[in-house]
Amino acid sequence: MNRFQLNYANYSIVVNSVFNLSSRKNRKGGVGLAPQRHRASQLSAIGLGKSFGNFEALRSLDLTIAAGEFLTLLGPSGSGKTTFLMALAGFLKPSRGRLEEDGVDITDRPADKRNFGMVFQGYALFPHLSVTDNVAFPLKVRKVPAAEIKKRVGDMIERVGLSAHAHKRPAQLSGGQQQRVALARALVFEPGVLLLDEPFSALDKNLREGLQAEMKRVHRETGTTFVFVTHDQSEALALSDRIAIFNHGQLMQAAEPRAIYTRPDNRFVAEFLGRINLLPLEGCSAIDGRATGRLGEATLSAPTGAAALAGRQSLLAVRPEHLRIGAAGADDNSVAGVIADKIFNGAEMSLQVALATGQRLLLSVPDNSAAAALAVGAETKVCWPVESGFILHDDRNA
Ligand SMILES: Nc1ncnc2c1ncn2[C@@H]1O[C@H](COP(=O)(O)OP(=O)(O)OP(=O)(O)O)[C@@H](O)[C@H]1O
Repeated sequence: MNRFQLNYANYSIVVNSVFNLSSRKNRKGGVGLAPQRHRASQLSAIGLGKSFGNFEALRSLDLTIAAGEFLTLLGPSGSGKTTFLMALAGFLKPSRGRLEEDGVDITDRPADKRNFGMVFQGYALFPHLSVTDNVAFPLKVRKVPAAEIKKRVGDMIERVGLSAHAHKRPAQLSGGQQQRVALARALVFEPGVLLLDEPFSALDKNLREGLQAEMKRVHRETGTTFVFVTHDQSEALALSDRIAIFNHGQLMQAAEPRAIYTRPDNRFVAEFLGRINLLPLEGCSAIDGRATGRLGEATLSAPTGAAALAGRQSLLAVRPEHLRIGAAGADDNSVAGVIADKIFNGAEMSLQVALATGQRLLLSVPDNSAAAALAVGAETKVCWPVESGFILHDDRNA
């Protein structure tokens, strides 16, 4: 975020852009009490790309963000999340492709003409203004009548749980409270879209969790389209309607949290989100939506899903929580191995089981289970329901 971090020299420019000062008046038709739900925009990126010299920070990206959706951008450092967000905001001009808001081309519309709110990490509040005056700022410069400002600011401050602190200045607030002020200030003018770039990354875990819940509630209440950048997988899984996973400037998959976790499209997504076992299958063939192949002595199956078997190495993917120690049931896969390692994680025990073929399987089992009591070196069988696995291709070098 450093490149975009704000300083006072360019602050007024950014403030103008962020608060959309020169744009339309209240889209709801002006004066009146603030509605609970805001008007939300749909955004579409069509073949959107951004290069810095020869470096492609964003490769032709196609993604539609539905009106009112909570979309999270997740990916490793340098994968293009902030670049995409800044292109949405209008702070970066795309090198290729276009952007549409509700079907209208906004690719060349400057940031200050887009009706988007923004919350950044360390996004400076006006230090000399109270919470109330900070939140009122975007409405004052839009010349919203004083009575309406009072009502809307009061509502928004209450919505973020800061009524008792309304008179304080930013320096008298905690980091979490300051971010709530930033959230209130970015939403008070009812933007069609709210863009958030790692707003909680400087905060400790407990504060983060409190703010996540708060943000989710504010999203539900306002109905605004949220586009949220984070590094934090659990934050992404907990908050999002959909998660878009980036790698090397490419959109790897965009799907609901459960779908992206249980049925990732590719190896990158499978390994990036949570922990996963990947077993190479030999002589793989598919019948009736089920692939079957060999791993050493064992014959293993999994639903093929969308994966076609032709060509590349097929991998059987299965999450650690689906594996168990013991005898196989009727529709289970089973492999033999030796307990190689045990790690106590609090609520659960992580076991590593070494297979004769050289792979290691990772399992998580309840700490009070018989499996958790097995000694390192013990021979055992690991099994899992065929339906809990899935097939991926080895696309690591693709
Ligand atoms: N102005 C610029 N000039 C040159 N390269 C840039 C510029 N802005 C971004 N990049 C490069 O583009 C790539 C994507 O950067 P971006 O900030 O979008 O990644 P990110 O996914 O947001 O990373 P992080 O999670 O670390 O913030 C990086 O390799 C970065 O170095």
